[in-house]
Amino acid sequence: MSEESAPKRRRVQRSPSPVYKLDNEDDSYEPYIPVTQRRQAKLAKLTSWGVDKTKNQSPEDEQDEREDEEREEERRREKARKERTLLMEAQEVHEKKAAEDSKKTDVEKAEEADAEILAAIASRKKLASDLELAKGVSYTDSMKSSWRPPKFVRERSEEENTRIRDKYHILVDGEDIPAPIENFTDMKVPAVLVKFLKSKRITTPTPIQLQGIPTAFSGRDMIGIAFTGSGKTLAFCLPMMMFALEEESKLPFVRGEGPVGVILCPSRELATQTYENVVVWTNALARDGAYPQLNVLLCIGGISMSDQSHVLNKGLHVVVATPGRLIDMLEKRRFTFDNCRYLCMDEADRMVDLGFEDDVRNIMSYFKRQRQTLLFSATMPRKIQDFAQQSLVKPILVNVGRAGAANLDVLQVVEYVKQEAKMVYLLECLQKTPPPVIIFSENKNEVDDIQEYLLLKGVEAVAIHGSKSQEERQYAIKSFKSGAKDVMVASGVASKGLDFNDIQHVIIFSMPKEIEDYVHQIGRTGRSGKTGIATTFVNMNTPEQTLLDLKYLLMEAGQKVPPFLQSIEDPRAAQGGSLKGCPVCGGLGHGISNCPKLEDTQRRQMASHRGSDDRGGY
Ligand SMILES: Nc1ncnc2c1ncn2[C@@H]1O[C@H](COP(=O)(O)OP(=O)(O)OP(=O)(O)O)[C@@H](O)[C@H]1O
Repeated sequence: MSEESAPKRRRVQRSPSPVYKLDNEDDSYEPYIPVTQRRQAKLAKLTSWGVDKTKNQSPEDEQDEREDEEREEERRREKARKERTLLMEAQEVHEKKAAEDSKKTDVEKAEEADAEILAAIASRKKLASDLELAKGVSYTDSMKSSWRPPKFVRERSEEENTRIRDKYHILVDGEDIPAPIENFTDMKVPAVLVKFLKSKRITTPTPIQLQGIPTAFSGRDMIGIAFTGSGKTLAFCLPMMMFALEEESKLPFVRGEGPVGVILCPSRELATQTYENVVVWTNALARDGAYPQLNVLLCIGGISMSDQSHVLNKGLHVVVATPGRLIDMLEKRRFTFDNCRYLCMDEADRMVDLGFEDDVRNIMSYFKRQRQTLLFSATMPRKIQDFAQQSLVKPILVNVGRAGAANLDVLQVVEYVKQEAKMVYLLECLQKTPPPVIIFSENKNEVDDIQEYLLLKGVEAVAIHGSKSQEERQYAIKSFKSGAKDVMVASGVASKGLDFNDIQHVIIFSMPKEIEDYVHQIGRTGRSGKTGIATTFVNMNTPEQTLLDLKYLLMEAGQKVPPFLQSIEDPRAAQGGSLKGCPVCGGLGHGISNCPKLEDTQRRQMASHRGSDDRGGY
């Protein structure tokens, strides 16, 4: 700082320091006055009397003075001794701390630094409505449910429950965890639905279903984490349908009433798919009049709501929505959440993640009373889990495998392909399996280029990305799902949650920066117990950190690690210690301090402030 710019310092008027008297102090105590001061005082006194001290000093005075000087000298020595001792003690403390610090591995030090960053970014408002936050409303008991497990399950010992969970690699956390149930009939799922599911080859519950469904049936808030294609959709839709049926049976809904439950999805495509599933299942329940017909509303941007006025004109049981359009409908009071008791967020890490967080809180503010909240995803980094835990009521965490781990039914192949060779090699790669095949690219222009190239080469390909119109996106999904088109080229949009029939091969043309996105993309194959292949192109444009995340993911899944990935060293590995996943994105190859997602998250947060109808529609 230059002298001119330096702020002028002001003299501070200090009040005199207080004088403290110790209890054991003698009243006759006279403060010590240094000899020089005393000598000067004496001299001043003498001079004021017109006496020259040096001339008229008596031998007694001289003796006094010598003694004073000796005492003064002794005091100085004592003071110096004390200072030396203090210095040595301080040095000892410092050396001790340095020794302790040196015992900590670099990994431990990095972990400490990570914890500090995590604490700084985790200080967010909990996930509740503004009214609840303002009034300090916080619920302590879970929602009530009339559902009871069968007697034999209620009487089962905790050891037996643990044995069942261990058998399916289910990890649970929370208070009073409901027992797992190994078949749909014992869960008291209506026989018509069990029969229908069987016709779709859904005969026994998957691990997330056998623990998740009884948990949700019991009214408990939960976080459900299980790998891609493991049947999470049924796990959170089934309880919602049962609660809606119960309400409808008690007192049929009339126009303006409902919904009982809402499912939030981060993309229109995923919401549409979930809606279609719920419609199929509710129709199966109502077949032959076994149960009342439930009314389901799809509430997403890009479609005309007047098309669904027939649903809105009746009582409404269930809403499947993206956040932007849902807020719009709630603001316009097309329906209310006055009686809504069930809120589920699919791909919840995206929903809760910055960017959608304010929308979610806004949606929460429309609830008039406590609701049961469920969060589901295949990837759920610790940051989101911690945040969610404090926002739910006595939540139960159901975890099948590590959050963010790849589906083991996917054979992962990673190939080094130079940028300029990718297109040509893509054609070769397409020969590996019969269709259908999905090709992912992170870049919209690249998606269009790939589709164009494939069309030129005579491959029946459709494309989907965020800049396509709603009709184009719907056409792409429909024609690919029906088998009319062999290949779908997609940006990240289509990766999360979309369930296409029997995808044989996923080709990742450009590796996403965030390993979570990779996990979701390869997860479009190898679903519901079938196997599939994922081929990923990497080259020198792929950031080393992403490659490291990929290397660890392959190792975790017991996949072949190609030599060029093997040769990438982890700077943290040399420091020893166990390597934990990044708490922000779940990547195994880096810590929070160099997480690519933190940066992206901030970008998304800014984008969300722009606000549009497409909020939540990606
Ligand atoms: N119990 C079951 N047995 C066999 N198949 C099932 C079962 N439950 C669901 N499925 C089927 O598995 C497929 C994948 O289910 P779903 O889409 O719910 O997976 P997911 O866990 O939500 O995956 P993602 O994380 O990718 O969204 C669907 O086609 C579904 O019909």
